[in-house]
Amino acid sequence: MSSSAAWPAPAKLNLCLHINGRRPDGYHELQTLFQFVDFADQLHFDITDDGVIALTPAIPGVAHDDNLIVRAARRLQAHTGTHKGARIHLDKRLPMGGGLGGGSSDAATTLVALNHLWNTGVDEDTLADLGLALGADVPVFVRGRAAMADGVGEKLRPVNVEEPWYLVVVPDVEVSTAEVFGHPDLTRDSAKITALETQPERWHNDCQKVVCEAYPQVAKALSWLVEYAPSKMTGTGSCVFGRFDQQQQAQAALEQLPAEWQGFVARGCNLSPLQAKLGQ
Ligand SMILES: C[C@](O)(CO)[C@H](O)COP(=O)(O)OP(=O)(O)OC[C@H]1O[C@@H](n2ccc(N)nc2=O)[C@H](O)[C@@H]1O
Ligand SMILES: Nc1ncnc2c1ncn2[C@@H]1O[C@H](COP(=O)(O)OP(=O)(O)OP(=O)(O)O)[C@@H](O)[C@H]1O
Repeated sequence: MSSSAAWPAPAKLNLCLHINGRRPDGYHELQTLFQFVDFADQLHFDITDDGVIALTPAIPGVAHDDNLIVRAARRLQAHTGTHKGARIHLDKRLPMGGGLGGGSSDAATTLVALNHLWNTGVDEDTLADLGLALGADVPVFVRGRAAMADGVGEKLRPVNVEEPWYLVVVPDVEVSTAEVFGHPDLTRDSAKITALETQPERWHNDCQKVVCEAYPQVAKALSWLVEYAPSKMTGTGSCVFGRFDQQQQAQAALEQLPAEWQGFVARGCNLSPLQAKLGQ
């Protein structure tokens, strides 16, 4: 594997997000099912001997040293003591703040790729732990297997679910995760369900109602999409996704997408494109 090859940082969808309660520290007990899609940011790494981490191009509004890619690379350097560095190029394709986990995925791909390219030999459990400090969703991207998450999202169990096609619609609005979880009208009483991954008819997103009420653009995108396919919001929004059996059905719906929204068609994957590349 050459160092300048592209490393994918795929999006995730939360196929369901059930809120089961609120802990005294304010965090929420939840059950959520993560699946990856084959639509991804692309990262390129050139390895150096100077220890410097340099990322281009900059993401507007995110300082270089705050970028999760740079933070992930430095975390791996600190953990391993390596003197190697990297010039990293990011081809950003995933919308930000849409519940697709792009920043978390970029961080995970950086950990996995640099561990490989630097030959630092850190095992997957440790990489997932290093990632957790960068964001709650980084471990699932490091492991790269569709998973049911429990607890406050930290307990992960790999699952296999159907791999349909999705049309993801990106409303022109960013939703604050903290605002959604703090909303007084958020329902927090979904029952814990064992083997939820085998019961797709019970999958729902408890955050969807409050987000649709607070952000009419999300409600509008969802009302448009449900005319084509069973649809839900991912995470705390703002993106919504419809489920299709055939790629061409999803593509045909995309062609009707009103100009005010962005959208893309992608395949659900139980093995992330990142893990698929590592296994090649
Ligand atoms: C729920 C998910 O959207 C599912 O993908 C993610 O796990 C959230 O991940 P994230 O955006 O990285 O969120 P974090 O930065 O960990 O948390 C943002 C805020 O969401 C709230 N939060 C998050 C997770 C959780 N189990 N309970 C919460 O109440 C907290 O107010 C927290 O301050
Ligand atoms: N490499 C990066 N890519 C995207 N965002 C980054 C990156 N590094 C830092 N950030 C910051 O992280 C924030 C969240 O970005 P991200 O794309 O992960 O949101 P999201 O898709 O809503 O994630 P989630 O599903 O966890 O809510 C951005 O608004 C940005 O300020």
